Amino acid sequence: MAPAAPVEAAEAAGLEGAGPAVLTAPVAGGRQDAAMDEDDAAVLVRKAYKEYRSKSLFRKSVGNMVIRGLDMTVRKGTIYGLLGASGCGKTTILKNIVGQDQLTSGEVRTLGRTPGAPGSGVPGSGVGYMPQELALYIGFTIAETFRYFGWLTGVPKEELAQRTAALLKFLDLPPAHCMIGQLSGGQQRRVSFAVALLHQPPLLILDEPTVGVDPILRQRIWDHLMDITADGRTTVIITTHYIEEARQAHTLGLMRQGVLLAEDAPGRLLERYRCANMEEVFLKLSILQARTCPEDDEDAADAHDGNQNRRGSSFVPPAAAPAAAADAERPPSPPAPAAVPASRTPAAKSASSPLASVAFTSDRPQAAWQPWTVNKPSSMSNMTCLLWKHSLWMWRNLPMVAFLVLLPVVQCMLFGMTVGRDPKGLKLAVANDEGGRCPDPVHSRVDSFNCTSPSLLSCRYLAMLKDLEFEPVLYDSVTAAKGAVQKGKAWAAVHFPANFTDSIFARVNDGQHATNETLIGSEVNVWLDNSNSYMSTVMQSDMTYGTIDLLQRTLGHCDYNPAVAGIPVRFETPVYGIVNTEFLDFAAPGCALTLIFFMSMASAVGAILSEKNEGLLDRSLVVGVTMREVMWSHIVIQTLMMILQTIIVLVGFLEVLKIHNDGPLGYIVMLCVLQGFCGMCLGMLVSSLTDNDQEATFVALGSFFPFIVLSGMMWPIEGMHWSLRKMGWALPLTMATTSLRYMMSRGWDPGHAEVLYGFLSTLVWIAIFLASVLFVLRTHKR
Ligand SMILES: Nc1ncnc2c1ncn2[C@@H]1O[C@H](COP(=O)(O)OP(=O)(O)OP(=O)(O)O)[C@@H](O)[C@H]1O
Repeated sequence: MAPAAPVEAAEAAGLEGAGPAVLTAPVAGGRQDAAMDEDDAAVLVRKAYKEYRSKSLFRKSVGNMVIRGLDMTVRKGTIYGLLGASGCGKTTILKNIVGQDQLTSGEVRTLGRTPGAPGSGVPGSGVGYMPQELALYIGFTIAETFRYFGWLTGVPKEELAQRTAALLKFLDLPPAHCMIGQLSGGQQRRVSFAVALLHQPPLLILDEPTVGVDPILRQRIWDHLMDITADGRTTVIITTHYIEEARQAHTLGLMRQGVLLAEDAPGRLLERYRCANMEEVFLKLSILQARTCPEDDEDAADAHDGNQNRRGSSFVPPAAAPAAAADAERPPSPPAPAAVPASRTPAAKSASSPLASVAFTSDRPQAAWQPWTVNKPSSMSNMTCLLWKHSLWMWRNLPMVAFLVLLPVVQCMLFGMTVGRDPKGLKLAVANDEGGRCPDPVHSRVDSFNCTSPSLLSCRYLAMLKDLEFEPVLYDSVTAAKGAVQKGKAWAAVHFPANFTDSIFARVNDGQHATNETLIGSEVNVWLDNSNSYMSTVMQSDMTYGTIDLLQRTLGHCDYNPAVAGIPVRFETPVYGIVNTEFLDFAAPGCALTLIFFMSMASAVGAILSEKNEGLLDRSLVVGVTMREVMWSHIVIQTLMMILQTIIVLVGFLEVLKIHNDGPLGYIVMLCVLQGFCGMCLGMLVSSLTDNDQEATFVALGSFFPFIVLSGMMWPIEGMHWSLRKMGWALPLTMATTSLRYMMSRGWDPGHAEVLYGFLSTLVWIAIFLASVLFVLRTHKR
């Protein structure tokens, strides 16, 4: 069946009062005011479509068409009320008008130019935007908030105090030294409104400014809006859920499901649709839209067919109807000024435009539009302002900043006290068949050894184990000692044969003639609990080298050649490093760089995301700050912070933990700072690709462990599976870790290729991250 003609549809819907005006009103795709000169429009939207598509790393990209072919015309020097139920796309279209977002297709012209075009003043001082959310930093005072936005919009310093005082009085706000966070919700929204007014922009965009505002103050706000539009200085676009207060606007745009149902003066809308109030007008238009495009929605038809009481449920009824009352009391409007050309009057349009019945008009007078000049502060001024804001933010969050600065101290201490030290106090179950319990170990030392009547070597061995910080516990038999290991009471069972001391001397004296019995009798038997490889390695190493040392000292004491007890390998003075090098020396360079890299990354992500989440970032962008300025200002502050953290980490490692270092300190500091910068750039990239802390945490967690294990910090990269080795070298931390290790342990400088590569790879990664950030900022607009 062919779709019903609009007139039939209207009649079928019971729209007796709709008349021919409704019949010609487009219900989708809005209308074009063809006759209107573009110069008369402060804002023009044509054939606008907007589809939201998630660009988050972690969300499936599902399209949501929010604006569907919307046309909108806002005449200069007027108040334009944009009305519509929650979710119909009002905020979305406003964001496109202020240049905060970009349409999927269609055109927006704000103050005669495309938002964002050079010299357009939008985003910038051409527009005052009050978003729906607070978008102010709650840790600032009202005065600091005004100073911040006044600075960015070029309000002269000498005028700022005067304007601040006037706005506080006008909006009934508490004193300027009050913190935003300590104000009530309504007061906070009024501060937000004041911020939009502060620089007296030619275009004011207010997203529900009167929510939670006292009726009297609400009327004062409307009066003020009428004042500033009356002299033609300012154009206002306002959204509100209080449908009746919107009658005070010159023009109303009734929006539903991403399109404008009608756009006209409130009085004319009421007259045309023969309705008593705007809610009825809206309902009629909604029903018509639902009938004409039933696939779009059935809500309106349901509302009409069913319960009439549900009418306009998305709007708040006019509580005390202050607006209507005020309207009635207001003196009659003065005649329209001559500045509105006759050709653009409603009557003229009726004759010329096929859309005449809904053509742009106003039943309020408009004054001549005042030209304005773009007042754009320099980039340097913006940067200074942002740096001032970041510093103030840090000052207000001093405990958190102190935590970030002191965190490296704690981490260094933790690292030094937990990693790389040999385990102490390991219990050994000892069965000594040589002589039962030994005397006090002090008397069993080698220097008190009597070679003519040797005391028991096994007792000296036990004393040696105590010196190595083992805890020998004597058991009556080998079986009992092994049983202790099986029960987890000891890490090893140690057995000394009955004639251990004699057998040792016989083994040395008999040399090649020593019997098997002598050889076996001179051996200490050890049964290890090998369930912990590191413990086993420590025990094997300590007992082997401890035995050699004990025997060499014993034999030397008794005029034997101590070398007889040695093994035929001599480790000379090391070419690089120290004799008793520890795991700590190996792990420290990688650990220091990892700390610096990830702390810088975390600080950058935290700073940018907190600004993003508070909405302050978007608001700063609307008043003309560029994302590059924001990024660079963060880079400056974060770099200072990172240098401080780097110094703390290096002092902790080199001076407190006394990690061995033979390297050139200047290059070491330079590499650490570059790594911190690299981490910061990665943090910027992560915060520009993610929307919230949760996503950023996933990225940080996801990258942390692979970076650590693949960078060779924990284990030599040469020991990795071959397939991962190449990938490991390609990561930002790997070459830098090797480079720092060579500098510290070998004393090399960047004249050695292995050290130079660490610097070069870090610089390459910085360039990659920065380029990616700039690319994302350019292309990743929502
Ligand atoms: N960044 C975004 N990504 C995806 N969808 C979005 C985004 N912003 C808004 N939307 C969706 O677009 C639709 C219109 O949202 P919008 O905020 O423009 O509505 P609105 O008319 O201003 O509503 P309200 O009066 O409640 O503020 C909603 O369905 C919303 O979920």
